[in-house]
Amino acid sequence: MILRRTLMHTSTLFHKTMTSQVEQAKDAAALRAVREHVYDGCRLGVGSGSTVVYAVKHLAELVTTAGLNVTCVPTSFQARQLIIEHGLHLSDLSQTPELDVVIDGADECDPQLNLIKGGGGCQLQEKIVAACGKKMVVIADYRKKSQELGEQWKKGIPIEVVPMAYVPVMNKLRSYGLEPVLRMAQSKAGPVVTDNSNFVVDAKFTAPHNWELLETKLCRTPGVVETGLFVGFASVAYFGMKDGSVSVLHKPPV
Ligand SMILES: O=C(CO)[C@H](O)[C@H](O)COP(=O)(O)O
Repeated sequence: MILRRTLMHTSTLFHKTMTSQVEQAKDAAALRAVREHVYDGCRLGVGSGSTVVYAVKHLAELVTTAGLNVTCVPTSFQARQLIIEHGLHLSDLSQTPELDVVIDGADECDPQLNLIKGGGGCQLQEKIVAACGKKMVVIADYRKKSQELGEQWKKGIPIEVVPMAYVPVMNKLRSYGLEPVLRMAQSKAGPVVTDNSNFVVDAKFTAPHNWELLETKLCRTPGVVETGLFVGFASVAYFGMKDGSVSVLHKPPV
């Protein structure tokens, strides 16, 4: 009994330490990116996910302390709420169609800065906003940094699909050698429904691909609205590391 309790205590402690290490890493990456890329007059795309929460917190502090004028365009309902909650200047792409910087998280990032995004199901708006930015800055913790996509993120490529087309799209994905899984909701019966009322299919892959070709093929599949493969979008990535440092990766010259 005592041994069991001790083991449980040790495992809880280990879990807590790991969690705080990951959260500190997200915070460090977000802080560095905000400090280095946000400036007075900046039109900023605000990404989605848990790392972006830290970025918005640091952004709000910077805006207040340095008196900066920053216009924020959200990539999701979550991002919009964060901008409002922090009293930041909210805009949208119809009023602010050109952005200077977009700061967003990623589920995985390779050395060429190819990304898998959409773990939070926001890939469509995230890609639209990223495409409006002069520069996309990625913020992530050390678990997201990899040599090859698929090495760290095992859930596959999030693909946003028109609901009535999900079965034929999944069949097509199988014919491309992918293993599609319809993403199911956690606190609702049935599938996840995105901010744009679509479904998300996570397409698992076993071997590395030519990401650009795969992305083109996926986007040409009728019923596919957008994918979480971001090829050629990111300019720089900040990874918070286990030791508290931040590792910075720039897009290699082509
Ligand atoms: O693409 C995303 C949401 O669609 C997120 O940016 C991605 O999932 C990373 O999230 P987190 O910062 O919570 O790890």
